[in-house]
Parts: sequence; C-alpha cells; structure tokens
Amino acid sequence: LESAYSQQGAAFPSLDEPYSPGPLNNDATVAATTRLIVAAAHQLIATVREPLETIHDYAPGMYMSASLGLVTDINVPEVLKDAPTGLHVDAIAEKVEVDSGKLARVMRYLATRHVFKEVSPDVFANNRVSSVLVKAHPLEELKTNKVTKYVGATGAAIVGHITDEGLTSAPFIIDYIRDSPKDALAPFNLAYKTKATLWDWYEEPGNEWRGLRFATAMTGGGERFPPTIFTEGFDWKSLKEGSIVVDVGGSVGSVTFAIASAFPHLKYIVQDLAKVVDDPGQKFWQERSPQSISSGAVTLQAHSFFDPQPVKNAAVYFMRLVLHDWPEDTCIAILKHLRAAAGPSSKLIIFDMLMPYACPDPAGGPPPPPAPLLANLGIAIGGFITAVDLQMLNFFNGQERTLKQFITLGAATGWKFEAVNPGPLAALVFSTV
Ligand SMILES: C[S@@+](CC[C@H](N)C(=O)[O-])C[C@H]1O[C@@H](n2cnc3c(N)ncnc32)[C@H](O)[C@@H]1O
Repeated sequence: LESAYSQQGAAFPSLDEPYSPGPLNNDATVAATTRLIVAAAHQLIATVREPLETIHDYAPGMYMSASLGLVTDINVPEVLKDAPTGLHVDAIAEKVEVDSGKLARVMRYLATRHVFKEVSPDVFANNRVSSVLVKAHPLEELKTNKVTKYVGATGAAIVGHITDEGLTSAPFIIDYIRDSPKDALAPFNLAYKTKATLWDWYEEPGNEWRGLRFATAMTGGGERFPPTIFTEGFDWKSLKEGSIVVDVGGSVGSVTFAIASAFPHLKYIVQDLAKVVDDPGQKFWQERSPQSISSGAVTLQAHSFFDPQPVKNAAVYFMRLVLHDWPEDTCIAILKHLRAAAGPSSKLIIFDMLMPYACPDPAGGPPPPPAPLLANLGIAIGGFITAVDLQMLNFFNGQERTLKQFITLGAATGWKFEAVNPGPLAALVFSTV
C-alpha cells in the first residue's frame, strides 16, 4: 500500500487525520490489498486471542451501536470539525448539551476502537473514521431542525438509521427466530408493535424525517459502490437511441444518475413511492442535473411495484438493492409485474449483493484467497454482506441471496438468467423466456 501511494507522490492516509478521498480511492488493486490485510488482521486476532476474550468483545456489540448512535445524534463530530487539535470533553459537552462525565466515557469507548482520538486525557479530536460522520449543516441548525439534519450527510444518515430503528429492533431477532410469531412480518414489527412495513411506518406522522434520513442513507450506501458496477454491468451502448430504462424502487435515482451520465442516448424513468420521488428525489436532481429533468431525459414517477407496471416494453427494468428488502413471495409478486409489462426483448437487471459462503463453494466461484483466510475474506467482504443480511431480516424478513437463489426467483417469474457480472454488487441480467 505504501509503495502504491508513494508512486502517486502521496503518503498513505493517517488514521489521525480527517478523511479525504485520496488519489487511490477507487483503485482496484489497492482495494483488494486492503481487504486482504483486513481479513488477515482480523483472523490473526481471532487466532491468537483467548476465546472468552473474543466473546467478551463480540457480545457487547450493542454498546458500539449505542455510542455511535449517541455521538451522531448529538453532533459531536460536527463540534470537533473545527478543532483539529481536539477539545476538552467539558467543552464538547457544553456545546452538545449533555453531561460531560458520561460523554467522556462514551468518547473513550469509541477512541479505544479507533473512532475519534483521545489526544490527551479527556481531550478528543476527530480522526479518519469519526470525520465521515460530520454533517452538512451548521451546529445550530442541526440542533433545531430534525428534518434537514441528515440531508447531505450520508455517513451520519446510515449510522442514524442503523442505530435508531435498527438498534431498537435488533434484540427482537432472538424472539423472531426462536418463536416464529405468525403475525409479525419482521423483528422491527415486534419492536415497534406495528403491522406496517418500514416503508409505511416512515410515512406515519412523526416518522417522516426518518424516511428522509433513510433516503440520504441510501444515497450513501450507493456511493459505496463504484459507478462502473452500473455502467459496465450491462452493455448500455447496445441499446437504441431513446430506449427506455426503468429504475424500479430507485429511491432518488442515484444509480440512474451514474448510468445517465455515461449513456445520455437513453431515456430514464425513476420509480419509487410518492414521498420519495416528490421530495428528496426532486431535490437530488435539481442539485445535480436539473437539465436532465427539464429535457425529459429523466422522469421521476410515483409508482408502487406492487401495482401493475405502467411502463410497458421498456428496454431495461433494473433494481438496485430492492429484492433484498423482501421475502420470497413478495419478490415473486414484484418480478411478475415487471414480467407482465416486459416486451420480447426487455431485459431485467438486478444489482444486488451475492451472499458468499464463509467456506469454499463446491459449485465454483472466484478463486479462494490464500489459506488459511476465510473464503469470503471474513469481515473484509463477508462482514458487510452478512451484516446487511441480518439488517434485512431485522426490518423486513428480507435477505441477501446466493446466485442460485436469484436464478430460482427468475425462473419462478418468467425471467431467464443470462449472465452475471460479479463484484461488490453483482449485476444479474435476465431476459424474457
Ligand atoms: C433499499 S432502497 C433502494 C433504493 C435504490 N434502488 C438505491 O439503490 O438507491 C429500497 C427502495 O424501495 C422503495 N420502495 C419500498 N416499497 C416500495 C413500493 N411498494 N414501490 C416502490 N418502491 C418502494 C423504498 O422507498 C426505497 O427507496
């Protein structure tokens, strides 16, 4: 890593400095090397550590969620943004209006795990990790305006979503799996005593700001994946001028933005629930590319994918990270609506993660990493996917699926599997049978 950086005339970024995207941010070799180091370091820790110590580290994982949730909610990274040498916890506590002694304990818990730096006793500064939680508005606005608080701050929005409705629901995973309660869609429904899906719950009075936060989190979730996954996952150039591409459950349309920027000869329709396309959706495009909307190149359309698909015979229907939100029977309903609207040459593209086993897959797959590393590189690759998988269970009884499970879903709904472009987010291409 050091030599790759020095070839660029840059030093490897320091953990003590706030994050800024370096010259090798999207470099595939650097990313692969980083993953190997992370997987090896984590496996080494598990190997050498006393097992009880490992368990004592894992079991209280909820304190990490609670601590991250607190500092994000009360805007600590924002307060530290303009104090590169750090601030005494008394000064931080005064600005964020909480008890200083308790805040110091949370800050030390996090600094011990490399989120913030304890520069000297009780003096804390942002580091590379905590700095990604800085929000996009002045502190006074953050304190008073819950609705706009997370807008434009994807890292904070992801943490907010996970450590608020996610953390509240997670303990109910135990009851949900052990007792299989018949009338609960997911652990979330047990926790909040509601029959509403998370999406409907976001529309209830008092929760709208959480829905908005989720939309911001999704934009950030999307930025995690290089745009080449979408632009190279399918041969968009082969489509005729003016062909229609539908982004189903597209949220604000961040994938469409990546594809439309590279392939302006196509017409795009981003569909999502009215709340999403009308507000954050319009804002997203007004900020990035208002001419795409005014020229008609991109249309935002309120549509539920449980209703018949209004755009018939599109060249492509695609979905990113939609099917993982839903259990099998619901995915089948969504895919059948698309199949009913499809024409003979329509394609379906599913951008979703493929669940990798922690052991070699007897059915094949990419070459395994060097022994004795786990086949899914442990926390370096499998860590994120298995966490999102449990998150999908937590909120929706959804799941991350293996390639075989996607092919089966397609076959059950009239979509024939054609090809897969693997990667951090796979692009699975289907055609009509
Ligand atoms: C996990 S997000 C993915 C968003 C987007 N595809 C992306 O990758 O940025 C799932 C999306 O499904 C949308 N959604 C939920 N229920 C829906 C429905 N019945 N019809 C259309 N969209 C829906 C949500 O509003 C949310 O934007």
